[in-house]
Amino acid sequence: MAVRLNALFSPPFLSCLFSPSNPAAFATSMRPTPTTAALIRHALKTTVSTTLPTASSRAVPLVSRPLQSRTTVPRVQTRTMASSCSSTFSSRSGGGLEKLPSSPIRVLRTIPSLRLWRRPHLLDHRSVALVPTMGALHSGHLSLIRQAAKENHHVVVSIYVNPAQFGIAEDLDSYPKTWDSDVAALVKLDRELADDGENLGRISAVFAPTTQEMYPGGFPGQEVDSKGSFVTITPVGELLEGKTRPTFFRGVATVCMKLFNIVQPEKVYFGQKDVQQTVIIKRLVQDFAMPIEVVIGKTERDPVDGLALSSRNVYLGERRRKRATVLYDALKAAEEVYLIKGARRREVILGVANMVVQDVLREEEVKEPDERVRFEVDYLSLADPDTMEEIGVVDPARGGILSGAIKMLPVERPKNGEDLGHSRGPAVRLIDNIILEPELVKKE
Ligand SMILES: Nc1ncnc2c1ncn2[C@@H]1O[C@H](COP(=O)(O)OP(=O)(O)OP(=O)(O)O)[C@@H](O)[C@H]1O
Ligand SMILES: CC(C)(CO)[C@@H](O)C(=O)[O-]
Ligand code: BAL
Repeated sequence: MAVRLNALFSPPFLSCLFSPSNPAAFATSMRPTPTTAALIRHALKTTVSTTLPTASSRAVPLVSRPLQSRTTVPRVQTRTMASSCSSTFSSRSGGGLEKLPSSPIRVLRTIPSLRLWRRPHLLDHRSVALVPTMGALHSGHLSLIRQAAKENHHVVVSIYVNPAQFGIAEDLDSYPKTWDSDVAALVKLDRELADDGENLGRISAVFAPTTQEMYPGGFPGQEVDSKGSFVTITPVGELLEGKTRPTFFRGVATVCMKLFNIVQPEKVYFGQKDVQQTVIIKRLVQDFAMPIEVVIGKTERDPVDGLALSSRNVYLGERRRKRATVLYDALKAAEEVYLIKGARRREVILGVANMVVQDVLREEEVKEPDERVRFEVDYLSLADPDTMEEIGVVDPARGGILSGAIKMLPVERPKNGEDLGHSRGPAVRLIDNIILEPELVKKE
């Protein structure tokens, strides 16, 4: 595995930012002892230089994209920690006590305000969890927050649509932004959490930064060859989702590294729905020695037909929504041959999934354009749970990950007044997965 980190923070500064696994030791280290004072003075003087990353080794996306559109001028920034920290404790800190309406939940929009909020919890040994989201909250997000509140004193929910993880031809501009209903959902959930004695904590803060705040050196751009400070986790980030979305995991790993550095959570919560993302985040935390536990929450599904909840489902509209379960149906059929028929070979397991998909494609093909649903299969995969590399046979001791992605194409000929979905129903990429659990190793 090759991991490329173009300088984010200098080591001395990192060591003062990350809480170690022993919070008491870290709390002590955060008191203004001569050692920490010296460290901070050193950090403020340290120059962070942003280097030119080499172009991605995989520059040929499967789907051709208009590379010339929205081209940003590559920038190389050199900043000193002193300059970024000097604004840290200025009026930009957003010291006001903005709260979500009728609730104790703080709204923090800047890094300094988050740090000011965070510090006493560190000193008081209160655990802080982070649930990163891009907003447009649904029950999948809420279940992660519930889980986080059970296990931690404070939950921070970040809401930030990170442009760096969207390809230039992807849906950044139309991505659903639903601040008011997100706020209502969080306030309602927080009241539930308060009434339920089972929880250690509640939602304490929403972190909702701007792009200027998250990319203080200037947003590096969304192109494959954008220059800037990026975290890349390869080869896993180049497989599957990374093949079709070559800048996706670079954007995710980079923004998560930033969020983790800003919030300094003890635990972070991610959904199983984005299984490759969970593998990337675990690698990020392990490879950069971050003292963070990664918790994976199960995929929440529509209770009726099992479609995985996803913010992008709002693009589907009624006609495509009915067919959107094809991927889950295919994966479930494949899981069944693994569990019930004991199949272990790739051709058998994925063969079944492929048959389900082909049947649906045939059914749709014969319909009229004002009735039918068109979709393309991006991939169906059977992969190793740690590396996401394709496997030929499932090792029962390790299990595997069945996953897939389909692209629901726009409705060909809409009926009069047909509900086409958010933004008039552009192409929507849906992903899903099922874990093939390892068999329990029999004891003698
Ligand atoms: N159905 C779900 N069940 C559990 N967790 C989920 C579900 N959907 C998303 N999550 C998790 O919520 C977190 C935030 O995801 P995000 O805000 O991108 O929502 P999303 O529904 O995955 O959006 P998108 O449609 O853009 O993929 C991620 O960790 C993601 O895996
Ligand atoms: C983790 C994440 C919030 C980073 O922007 C995003 O990829 C998501 O919502 O899954
Ligand atoms: N849930 C993953 C975020 C994305 O697709 O951009």
